[in-house]
Amino acid sequence: MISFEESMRLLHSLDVTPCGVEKLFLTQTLGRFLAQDIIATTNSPELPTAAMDGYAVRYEDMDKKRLKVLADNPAGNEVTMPVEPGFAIKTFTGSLMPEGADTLIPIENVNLIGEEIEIVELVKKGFSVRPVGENYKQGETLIAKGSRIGFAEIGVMGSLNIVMPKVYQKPKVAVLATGSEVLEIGEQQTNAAQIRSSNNYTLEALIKQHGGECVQLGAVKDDKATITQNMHEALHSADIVVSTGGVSVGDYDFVKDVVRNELGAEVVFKGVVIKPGQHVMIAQKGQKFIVALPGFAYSSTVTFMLYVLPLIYRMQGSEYKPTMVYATLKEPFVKKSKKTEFTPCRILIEDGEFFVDFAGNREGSSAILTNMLGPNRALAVTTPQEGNKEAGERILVWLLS
Ligand SMILES: Nc1nc2c(c(=O)[nH]1)N[C@H]1C(S)=C(S)[C@@H](COP(=O)(O)OP(=O)(O)OC[C@H]3O[C@@H](n4cnc5c(N)ncnc54)[C@H](O)[C@@H]3O)O[C@H]1N2
Ligand code: MOO
Repeated sequence: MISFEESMRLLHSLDVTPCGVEKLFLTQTLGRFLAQDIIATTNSPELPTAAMDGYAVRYEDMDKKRLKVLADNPAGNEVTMPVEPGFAIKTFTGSLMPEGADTLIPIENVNLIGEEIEIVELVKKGFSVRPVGENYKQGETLIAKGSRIGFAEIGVMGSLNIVMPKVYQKPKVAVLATGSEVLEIGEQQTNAAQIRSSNNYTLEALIKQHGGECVQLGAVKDDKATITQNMHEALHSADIVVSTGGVSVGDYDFVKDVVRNELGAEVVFKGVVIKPGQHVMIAQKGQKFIVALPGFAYSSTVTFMLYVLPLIYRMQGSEYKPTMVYATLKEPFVKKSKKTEFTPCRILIEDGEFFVDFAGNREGSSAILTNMLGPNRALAVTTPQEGNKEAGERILVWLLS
């Protein structure tokens, strides 16, 4: 078994080929990863622009107290008339500032008397004028290649008239649950030893949540030939093949042998000093990866996040960066092993500080997935050297939401 740090080092040293690139209509790119830098082709705004409704004036005319209003300058209007000394042009939020004017006096600061304004409250030079390039300057890289596209990225690309951004194609991740006791949803139960699968559904959800496309293979029995055939076919249709179950030491744990001996894959590592998930195995075949996760529901979920998410992100030209914070324990923490441990917990924010407790946690085996239900879920991460901790001590926490 290797240490957690060594497993991460090996994972990050893998040569991961990014997926191909495609162009999609702007709003279809939500959640995808950019395959191009987004560079401002113009200044924004391109010309000085009014930020309020009011009167465009020359600052040096402010002391004249009364100015004649020359014209109206609504937004969208290409203003041609300049503001001459002693005059004002009525100008609205979003209108270009007329030539000659450098300051905008808001409507609230003047009295309109016939065709003149009387300035009742002075403003500073340049007031309410958005300068050229206030938003961004021509040539600036606004969004880097590899960024995940969210609402702000969509809006900024819209403002740049980018109709079809280039994004990475979704990595295809095949999911296969193994276990003769495992039933898929909807499948008829025929004996009491059977259990419903959760793993392949949890993993499909995680794949989709992180930008991948799931090739759902369902559940298969602990049969070497069936597992071999499924994994073999999955290697043709997917970039990453993920299995659950069959990696520990039982007589029917065939997955590890299939990966090693039947698929002809090169094992990167098998076994890590972590809890849960110590039997996890990663192998590579050409540019494809096989990640064999333990069967327990909590183990397969945590190990998927640790070892598969980084591959999914790298295939989309990005990097998986878990959000880690230090939080203060509200209650004692009991270290269960001399491994790197991932303990489900709840994060609380009180007066701007992070706290953590284990409220509602069920105690038991790595089969318990319900400890990850609900909002504010997180994982406390402790090293093999760390022991029990008292309430009030700090602990490293991986935020999941
Ligand atoms: N003698 C030993 N026994 C076990 C060891 C060990 O080192 N020596 N390790 C334990 C640990 S730790 C883990 S983790 C598991 C991992 O075993 P496998 O990956 O071979 O998984 P299975 O035995 O196939 O299943 C484990 C457990 O999970 C349930 N399961 C399986 N598939 C699903 C699914 N799709 N959805 C929900 N639950 C699933 C299965 O019924 C088993 O209860 O081995 C320990 N044993
Ligand atoms: O290594 Mo297992 O996943 O702890 O229960």
